[in-house]
Amino acid sequence: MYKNNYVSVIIAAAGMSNRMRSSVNKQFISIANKPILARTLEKFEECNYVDEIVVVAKEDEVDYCRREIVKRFNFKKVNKVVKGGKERQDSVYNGLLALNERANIVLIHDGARPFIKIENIKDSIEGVVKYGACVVGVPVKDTIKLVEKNENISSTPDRSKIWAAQTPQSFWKDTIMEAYKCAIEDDFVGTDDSMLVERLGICVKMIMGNYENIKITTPEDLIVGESLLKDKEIILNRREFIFQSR
Ligand SMILES: Nc1ccn([C@@H]2O[C@H](COP(=O)(O)OP(=O)(O)OP(=O)(O)O)[C@@H](O)[C@H]2O)c(=O)n1
Ligand SMILES: C[C@](O)(CO)[C@H](O)COP(=O)(O)O
Repeated sequence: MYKNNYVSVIIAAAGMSNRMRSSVNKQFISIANKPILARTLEKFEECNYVDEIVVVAKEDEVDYCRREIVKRFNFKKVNKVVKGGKERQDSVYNGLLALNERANIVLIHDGARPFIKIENIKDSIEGVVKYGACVVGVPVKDTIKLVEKNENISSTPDRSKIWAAQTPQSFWKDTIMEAYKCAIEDDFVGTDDSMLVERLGICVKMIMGNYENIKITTPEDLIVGESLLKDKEIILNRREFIFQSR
């Protein structure tokens, strides 16, 4: 509960994991001995502003998810596990339809982003109250090129204006419901939730996230994930050693 609001979180975990090239849904793969989806859920479970969590899983994985993730790890805030759809957008819409009727703030998060920090979740909830809608992201580090089909570079946008959008993406429930209904009516498919709100002319604020909040997408990301967890202590110790020897 945050300032008398009812905060619901939709965790989208119903993708195909094609780019992971694994026979198992990537969210059920373990990083440092814990399934990715359990790592994602524990962050929202631990955040005291969050009231409920709705997980969206593939139709044939709903039971497995209830048993092997929600029950096994004893997640108390997960009210429902519902089935997803063809696109991420279809899955999130199913999640929206399953929310508690008291929900008025909605956070949408990828099940495949287990390194979200609780402070970013809190910032997102506070961001809805302050701005109405917000997305966690980070300024890009590389120079970005727009490239045509023939691989010619057509332009180099001003990097200082480019951020990589992550999740959570957070909204008043009425706003995101309207945005989803309009997108369905117009047959519009976006690659994130914010796009559906932006196209209605509603301002969405970008809020600073962290570079660790990667989306586990390809096999290399599992190695990065393992090292993010395992090497944290080593890196901290090394930093201390460098400072001490100065
Ligand atoms: N129909 C879909 C597609 C995606 N997702 C979820 O949305 C998040 C972001 O999608 P992505 O990482 O692209 O996952 P996949 O769609 O599974 O990946 P791929 O494109 O490689 O198949 C993931 O947590 C994924 O499970 C979903 O719930 N329903
Ligand atoms: C929502 C998202 O994670 C923001 O970066 C991303 O757009 C999901 O896209 P994908 O096409 O499912 O990888």
